[in-house]
Amino acid sequence: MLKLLTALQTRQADDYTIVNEPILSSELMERAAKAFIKVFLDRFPDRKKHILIFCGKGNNGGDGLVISRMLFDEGYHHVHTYIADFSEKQSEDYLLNLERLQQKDVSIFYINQAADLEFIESDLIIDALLGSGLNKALQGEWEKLVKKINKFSGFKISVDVPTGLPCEGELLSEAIIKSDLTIAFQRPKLNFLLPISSPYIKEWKVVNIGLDENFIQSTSSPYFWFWKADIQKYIKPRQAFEHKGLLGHALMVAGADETIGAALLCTEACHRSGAGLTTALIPEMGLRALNARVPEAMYFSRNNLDKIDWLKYEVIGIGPGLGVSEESSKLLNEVLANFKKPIVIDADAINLLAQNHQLMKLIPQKSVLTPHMKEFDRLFGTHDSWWERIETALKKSVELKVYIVLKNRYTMIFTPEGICYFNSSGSPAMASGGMGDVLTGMITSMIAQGYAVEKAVQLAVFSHGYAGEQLAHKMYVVPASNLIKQIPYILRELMVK
Ligand SMILES: NC(=O)C1=CN([C@@H]2O[C@H](COP(=O)(O)OP(=O)(O)OC[C@H]3O[C@@H](n4cnc5c(N)ncnc54)[C@H](O)[C@@H]3O)[C@@H](O)[C@H]2O)[C@@H](O)CC1
Ligand SMILES: [K+]
Repeated sequence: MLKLLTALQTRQADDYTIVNEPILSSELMERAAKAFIKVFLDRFPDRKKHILIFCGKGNNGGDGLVISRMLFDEGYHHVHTYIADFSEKQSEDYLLNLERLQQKDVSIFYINQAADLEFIESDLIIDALLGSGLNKALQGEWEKLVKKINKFSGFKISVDVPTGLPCEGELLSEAIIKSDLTIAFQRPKLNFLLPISSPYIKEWKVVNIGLDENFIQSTSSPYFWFWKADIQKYIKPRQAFEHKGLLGHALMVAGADETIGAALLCTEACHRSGAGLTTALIPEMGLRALNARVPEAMYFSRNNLDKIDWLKYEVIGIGPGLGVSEESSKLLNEVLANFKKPIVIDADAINLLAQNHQLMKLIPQKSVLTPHMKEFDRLFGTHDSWWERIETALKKSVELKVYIVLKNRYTMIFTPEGICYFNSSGSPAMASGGMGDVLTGMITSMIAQGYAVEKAVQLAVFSHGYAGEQLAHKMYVVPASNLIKQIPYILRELMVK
């Protein structure tokens, strides 16, 4: 798990590394620029490219000047370096690297006001104006310059963070460089992971600049990033003599007459993710479809609810396609009144909770709520921004002692311990109906199989996104049904590699 940091914490990690490695700050800058250049050379090997580099006079600008020098040394000789000369303030490492650059045969121009800058054709534009030192909205000449650069046609690459984008927290204004590629140092910035950054970040990449990882681990942050290697540490191979009775029995409570499809998707996903047994409590009219689509699943009739043995099940998944009718509401009430192990609560079950907040008290500890943004707001009230939503989710997951899976491009998992994990896998090609139903089935299945709830949620969320990512290499859009078919293969791949 990678701990994610705020801008202030990153600066502290910089300072700590400088003192304790020890390394001169100018050498750390050299190392950062080298890491940037490595990615650059890989992506843009053509030495004939025309490149503009825009630098500020702080350390982000210092990086830009080192990059300019390194590009020259690498044989890029169509590089023009521009310095935004809007204030007297300048950092020591900026100054040092300006002197070093002046010794090369590189053209350096000063911009005193944005209006002086004429439109220049170029292939690539490197943005090293401002980085993590941003402390207010861009105004005056800064704002004009950024808006002007955004109109330039070259491919824009931001150093560390697009100029004007705060590393975390709300946007300060819309005067932000719209970068095509951002190469960030050591960690992705928290805002890269939220939709607010989408007009400014098309693609990002992180490069290691050797900040002290032990120091980073010791800083206190609720935010983590998890990826393949983290999941692979705890995905369990099937054991000799293991049988379906040992791999959990999941009950899926889903579907209404018009939305039987959702019930089939979550039931099939649960089965294909490895639950020993899966029973579907769905409307009777869906029985034939269930038998045709998932013959391995069992059926329990809603008419026999009074005879159900709740103790038979390790976990219940409830909500996909359930509707918000009187009958659905009764079902949710029954489940909450009788089932004391974790429940995975999705879609209409969340909408029903939003209509009757009293029911929240009955949710068993370590249950999982899987809202998308709109369901989240229905349940916890409207929010004006993602940062407000994150604050609520951190609070509510602790208060209710549940996991909240807030679905997004980088799905967030909030835990009862007050942690927020960002999932790294996924693809925009997955944005289609039924994907959430599949995820609910997968989470339910992992809990049924005996994974601790936190691991079950991480495993399901990651492999769901990973399967989508793999299919997106071959498919324009990834339909939920195709993803379901992929699950056992993906789990196997994660297990062995
Ligand atoms: N030793 C370090 O701290 C390292 C820093 N690095 C680079 O340094 C950057 C951070 O550098 P700095 O802290 O010098 O800050 P920046 O270079 O981001 O900004 C420079 C200065 O601009 C001013 N400023 C902030 N917001 C402004 C606004 N809206 N309008 C006008 N002026 C504004 C502030 O006084 C700020 O210190 C990182 O993003 C990274 O690129 C890297 O070289 C790695 C090592
Ligand atoms: K920048």
